[in-house]
Amino acid sequence: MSRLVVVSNRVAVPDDGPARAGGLAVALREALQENGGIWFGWSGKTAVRPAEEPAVTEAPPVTYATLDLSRCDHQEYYNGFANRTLWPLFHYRLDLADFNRQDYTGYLRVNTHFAEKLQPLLRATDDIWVHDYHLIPFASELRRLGVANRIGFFLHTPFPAMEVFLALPSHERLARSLCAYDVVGFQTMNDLRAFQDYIVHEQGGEFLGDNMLRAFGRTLRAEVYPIGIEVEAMQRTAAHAMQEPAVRRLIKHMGERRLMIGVDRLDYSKGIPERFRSFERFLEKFPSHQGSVSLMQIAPVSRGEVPEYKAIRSELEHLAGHINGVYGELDWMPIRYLNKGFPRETLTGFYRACRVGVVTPLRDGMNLVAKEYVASQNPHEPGVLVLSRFAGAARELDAAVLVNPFDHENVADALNRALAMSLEERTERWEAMMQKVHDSSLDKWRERFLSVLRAVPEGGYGAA
Ligand SMILES: O=P(O)(O)OC[C@H]1O[C@H](O[C@H]2O[C@H](CO)[C@@H](O)[C@H](O)[C@H]2O)[C@H](O)[C@@H](O)[C@@H]1O
Ligand SMILES: O=c1ccn([C@@H]2O[C@H](COP(=O)(O)OP(=O)(O)O)[C@@H](O)[C@H]2O)c(=O)[nH]1
Repeated sequence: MSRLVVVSNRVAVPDDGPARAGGLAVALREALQENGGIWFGWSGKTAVRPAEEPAVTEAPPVTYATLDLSRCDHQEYYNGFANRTLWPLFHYRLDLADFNRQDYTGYLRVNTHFAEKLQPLLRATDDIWVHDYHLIPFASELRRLGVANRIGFFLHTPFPAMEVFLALPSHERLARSLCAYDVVGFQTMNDLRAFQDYIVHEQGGEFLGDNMLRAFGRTLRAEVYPIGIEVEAMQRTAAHAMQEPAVRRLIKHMGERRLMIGVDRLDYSKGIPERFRSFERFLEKFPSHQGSVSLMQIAPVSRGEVPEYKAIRSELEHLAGHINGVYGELDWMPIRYLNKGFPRETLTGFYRACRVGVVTPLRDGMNLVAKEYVASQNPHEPGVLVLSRFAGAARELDAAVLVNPFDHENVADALNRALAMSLEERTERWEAMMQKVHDSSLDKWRERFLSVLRAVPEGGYGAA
């Protein structure tokens, strides 16, 4: 079978240690190990004068090849166009999107540079799998260099409704770039429909049926591949994680009290301020829970150089301080807000120890935390997942208590309902969700995508 080449902004180089070896990294590494291959992308580092050639780590049969970014490239490509233009736009935050032409130029420059550095490493028979919004123009850059290989793309974020995408000054160029791939994968039907809508109604493309599209002189397959987690591994870890020192400390501290848990990168798309306000409303509306229920929010800092991320950090510090000041007692704090990350092994224990998982993003591509919370539960005493209808995960986990995160009253009621839920109902919902989590495990996601990519005829689906 042909070799696989994975291209992503972040690369999980083995030497970087276990902290990075998350589910996605493990799944991609396994795919690379099957037939050998290359994992190519940013090193995660900036340098004053970055080396011209990629740094290569050999871990046979996998080669890791990474490039440093200059400060300017990092600013314009990663902090700028990827995370101040595309990220807010794709998460329906037009109010936060910054349409800076210089950042856009930097984004294209890095994509061109990366493509030029990968091209000499490629063989004619390699299958190439590119990931996420940082690298949308990557295939068109490779095509420009004469690369005719099969190239697939998976978008981990939502794809926005046509009217929102149209606000992007470079929408046409990016859409054209997406059509340079042979297979484009989305998390949900919603995302796929939005893309098809744009291609057909704005670009005069043609829907050929069977998920095939023709646009910009090319034919491609665009489909839904919901990403998942390593279910069995997570279940095993969760059962043992209750003995982890951090988890034991938490359980000891809780005593008879009950905990709700939120775990998110510190990102405005995750709806954490709205969650805190909903929790405040819950305490106000159901005062019997005061003194006996707390919300533990784990929120490691993310993209900390981007101004909007700095702003949300101070907003949350203020809110948590306010709620704890108003409702807190000498021996009870309503919100435990931790600005640090934990290894996934510890998180599984936290998930299992917490009666309610609160996953309320305003918009999210998938949200793996929702699936991890479900998989970590004790089958004999499962907790309840309160899930935003705007997370991709809600499409599959419709047995969760679904909420509108903008509606504090709705979320407050849902939290109360989750605490009062009978064991019978909790078990019924949990079993239904576990079935879905199994159906879209990380292995299945990867195998589905790669089998479709590998079935693309040599030379692609043909020109229009
Ligand atoms: O690389 P960072 O800037 O530190 O950000 C971390 C990742 O965040 C985003 O994750 C998305 O992918 C998840 C898995 O498919 C999905 O569940 C979630 O809804 C998405 O937000 C981003 O898309 C990744 O590229 C980042 O590496
Ligand atoms: O302290 C933390 C917080 C989060 N995560 C992991 O980070 C991932 C977050 O993925 P998700 O899809 O929920 O959101 P993203 O951050 O990718 O937007 C999940 O696998 C979490 O277990 C972690 O390992 N430690």
